[in-house]
Amino acid sequence: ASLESYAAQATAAPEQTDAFWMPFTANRQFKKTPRLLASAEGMYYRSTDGREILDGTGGLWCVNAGHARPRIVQAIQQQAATLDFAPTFQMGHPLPFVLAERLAGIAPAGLDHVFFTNSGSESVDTALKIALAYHRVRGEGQRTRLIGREKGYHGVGFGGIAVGGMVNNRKFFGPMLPGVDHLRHTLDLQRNAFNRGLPKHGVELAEDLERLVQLHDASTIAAVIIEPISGSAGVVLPPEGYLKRIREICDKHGILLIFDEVITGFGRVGQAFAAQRFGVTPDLITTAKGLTNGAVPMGAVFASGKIHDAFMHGPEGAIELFHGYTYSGHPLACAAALATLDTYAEENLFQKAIELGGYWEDAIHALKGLPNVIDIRNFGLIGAVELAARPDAPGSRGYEVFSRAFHEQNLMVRCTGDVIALSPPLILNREHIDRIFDRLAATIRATA
Ligand SMILES: Cc1ncc(COP(=O)(O)O)c(CNc2cccc(C(=O)O)c2)c1O
Repeated sequence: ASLESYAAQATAAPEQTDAFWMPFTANRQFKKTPRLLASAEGMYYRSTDGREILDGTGGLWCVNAGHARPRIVQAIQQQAATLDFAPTFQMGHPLPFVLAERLAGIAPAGLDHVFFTNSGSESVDTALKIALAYHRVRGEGQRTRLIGREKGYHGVGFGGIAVGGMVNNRKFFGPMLPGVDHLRHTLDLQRNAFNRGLPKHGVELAEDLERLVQLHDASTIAAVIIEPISGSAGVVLPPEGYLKRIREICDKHGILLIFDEVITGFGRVGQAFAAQRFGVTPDLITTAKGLTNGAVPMGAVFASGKIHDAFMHGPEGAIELFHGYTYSGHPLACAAALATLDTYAEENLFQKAIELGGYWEDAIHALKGLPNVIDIRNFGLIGAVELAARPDAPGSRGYEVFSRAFHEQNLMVRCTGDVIALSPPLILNREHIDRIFDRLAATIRATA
């Protein structure tokens, strides 16, 4: 029989099974008002009920080049038919070597080595393990403490939730990793509400790191992990000077700095990485999402020569790092990533957040004064509109705007609590920006 697409084989209302346990979803509520996407192209999804949905979130912060780009599609198709899978444990195939070189070429200076994973969570766990092992191979194995931040999101691995700071991602899962501390977050609606771009207030919060050093002694601290801009907690921006100060304190005490750029990487803030936009170079960068335009799962950890070379000693026959995944450097993911990087380069998409950042800023801040809007935050092509929580049901207003936007305004946004977050594909133009915010404003007005 002709290979009818599996999607075409789906029964009506496929979501009505309990077989698929949906991630980070209110499964029962979803089944009552399902939201199913059938196809996608460019800036738009098409829902299974035939509506054209404007994608205000790049899927989940990952489709930076827009949907179904031919070069990426063809790369995946050809690769699947040529070399579907090959191991990279004591075996290899050319693509991860080619891709790692390409990635080193766009990374901040010195971050020349790439370890491949399959997701942001795996990239975070990989970076944390590399940091711990780095100190051990250098004879400072007593540096075992990891430091994260309140409101930090570093995926859902045990390492990521231990350094993370989102209570619901932690409280269900027991004691997690020992020896983890947290800096205060930098969200400040009192002093920075409706601020355009980076907040003016809060640089002093970086001194929390110095306090933790005084408490634990630098000799026990391995690394600090920070999202230059955190998306998942509702878009928390770094106050001016904050990242630079964190870097200074890390340097002073020999603590490794990890930037978690799963969201900010690959053009989201107007450069390949936020590290370059903010002029602060970490020792490790974790990435995923935009690396393959979301088309095939892949993550990558960028490591400095100092870190990589610290492992490359001892007998040549010894495995230097006992870590890795079956799919590290997977052929399809590599092909998708190479085609994605070509697309970013050919269309100069990393510049877009610079070119359109001002227009985007004016457009999102025009929502000030709408009912229940208590803050608006933006940087690059990231945006957040914070809504006042309903006293009896925090998060319900945000969910209602998210749901109504999809069902009534044909607009896809993200909601995290009562924050509406936006991170559109970088191929958008001014007309798309107008459409996003016209539809969002109408939704907010229609939501009590
Ligand atoms: C900074 C950061 N680190 C790690 C992860 C985990 O990546 P994986 O999911 O690929 O394991 C993320 C992912 N961030 C993420 C994922 C899904 C939804 C949202 C949202 O804010 O709505 C954010 C992230 O934003």
